[in-house]
Amino acid sequence: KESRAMKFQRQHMDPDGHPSNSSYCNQMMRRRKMTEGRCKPVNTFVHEPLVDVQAICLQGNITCKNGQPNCHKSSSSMNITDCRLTNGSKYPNCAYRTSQKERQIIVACEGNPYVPVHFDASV
Ligand SMILES: Nc1ncnc2c1ncn2[C@@H]1O[C@H](C(=O)NS(=O)(=O)C[C@H]2[C@@H](O)[C@H](n3ccc(=O)[nH]c3=O)O[C@@H]2CO)[C@@H](O)[C@H]1O
Repeated sequence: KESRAMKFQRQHMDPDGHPSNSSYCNQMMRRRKMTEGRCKPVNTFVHEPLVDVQAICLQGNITCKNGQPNCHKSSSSMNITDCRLTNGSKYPNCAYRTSQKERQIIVACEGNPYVPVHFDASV
């Protein structure tokens, strides 16, 4: 069974990648298995080293969107790509808009070791 930490990495980590073109999201959402059964509406990939994203868990606690207190915000902005389902998209042909951004990211951390398990938002 896939751990929550590994699920976070599958869904959100792409340290060496970068959206060279508009099909980055269409390819990556399939490759990382987020278009099976349904098209995941929104997903962010982070183009930073895993250790830098794991270090976010050492930042001060902030409240997550779901009210839990185990979220943390990156101290600096990070290179990310937002993938957002387009209006005309029809399962199983999940069509995404690819947007590259520099944002601080907010993740939820859990467990021992205390690592990212959920992507909450970018700001
Ligand atoms: N505090 C917590 N502590 C621990 N665990 C927590 C906590 N909170 C949730 N989980 C868990 O995480 C799991 C999960 O998949 N949550 S999810 O909200 O659907 C993820 C969002 C995110 O993937 C994506 N998104 C969204 C915005 C954006 O900019 N970029 C972007 O990628 O969209 C998704 C839907 O918004 C679920 O098992 C839930 O129980």
